[in-house]
Amino acid sequence: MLDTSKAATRPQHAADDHPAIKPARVGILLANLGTPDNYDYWSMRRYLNEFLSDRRVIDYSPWIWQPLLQLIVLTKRPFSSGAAYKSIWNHEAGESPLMTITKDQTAKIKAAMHDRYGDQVMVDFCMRYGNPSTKSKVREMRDAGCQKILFFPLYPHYAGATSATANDQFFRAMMEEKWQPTTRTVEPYFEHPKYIEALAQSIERAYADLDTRPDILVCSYHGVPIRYLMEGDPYHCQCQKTTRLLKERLGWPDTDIKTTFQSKFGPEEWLQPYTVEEVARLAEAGKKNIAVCAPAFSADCIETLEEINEEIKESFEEAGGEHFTYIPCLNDDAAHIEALGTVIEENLKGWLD
Ligand SMILES: C=CC1=C(C)c2cc3[nH]c(cc4nc(cc5[nH]c(cc1n2)c(C)c5CCC(=O)O)C(CCC(=O)O)=C4C)c(C)c3C=C
Ligand SMILES: [Fe+2]
Ligand SMILES: [Fe+2]
Repeated sequence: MLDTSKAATRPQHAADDHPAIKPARVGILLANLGTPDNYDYWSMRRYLNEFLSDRRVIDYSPWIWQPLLQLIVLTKRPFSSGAAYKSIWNHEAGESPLMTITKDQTAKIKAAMHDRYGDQVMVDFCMRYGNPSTKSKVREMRDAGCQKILFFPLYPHYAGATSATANDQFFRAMMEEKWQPTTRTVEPYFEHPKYIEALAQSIERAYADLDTRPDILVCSYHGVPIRYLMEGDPYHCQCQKTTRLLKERLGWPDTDIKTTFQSKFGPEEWLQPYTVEEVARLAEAGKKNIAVCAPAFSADCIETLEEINEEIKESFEEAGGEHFTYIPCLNDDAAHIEALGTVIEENLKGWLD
């Protein structure tokens, strides 16, 4: 029987004891690796400690790895890496180039998404290690009324050490939310036609500015241990495919382009050929004019600006190389922002159309 008594019609909560419910929005959370707050010993140590304690990155047993990390790696590497960061630091902004570029990318993607979807979306970025943390940005989005979050690790290629650990951190943040938003993570975009197009255009632009055409273009990807590939990580295959698609788009023969891997860390064998050795072999084989690009990095960082453009360049020149051209990452290039915007739109289907 219908209960028409006063108690039954009274609202369950008076307005002042109920939390405000904001209009529902969709959050688009971009994520990159993270970077030290500064290049002094303690900032470097804090950053490297968090990064290199991640078992997605270094998968050894912590019983073996932590003593080595704390007592050996973290007593030396903060000095050498700190000096490398100092050489590329954005002193004006007081931050590393990865931070500046990620901010620029976010601002442009935000403008594009607001043009397309208006106030229904909120766009921001977070880092896997250091600041701004993934947890703090998930909380901000939640507080702003985001009932859905699209999480976008800014790596074209999937690797356990990058995309997966970024996603892990996102889900850890979700574990703390009382009202957990609905979520999606963006899949790798290493073969997306717009990403390949943006890469191709950046190479054509760089080649057009050179007096002499380079003998070969080296596509240098960040490496991972070979063991990770053998254990099922698809990163290697995705990198090879990007180079192939780029070559096809450019209409070049196999001899004009090659894939290499850089940034080896620790004693294990990593994906090969190693860029630092390959550029020396190329110089010795008579290829005196080379260009190097870094398609695995969505933004220039220590591994491109210092490692490629200083260390790897030096290796090439010491072996007799004459002209070394580093082609910058896609950063906040219009074609890159357009590619990332398209990937986002494709992943928002059914949420916002
Ligand atoms: C682009 C994809 C990346 C993969 C794959 C990757 C794997 C990986 N990295 C290390 C160790 C280090 N990487 C460092 C810096 C660094 N790595 C990436 C990207 C990938 N790493 C970026 C974008 C950056 C730059 C960050 C910046 O602030 O500019 C560093 C720190 C610098 C240094 O001390 O050399 C380390 C260490 C491992 C071990 C690994 C795979 C297992
Ligand atoms: Fe790395
Ligand atoms: Fe492969």
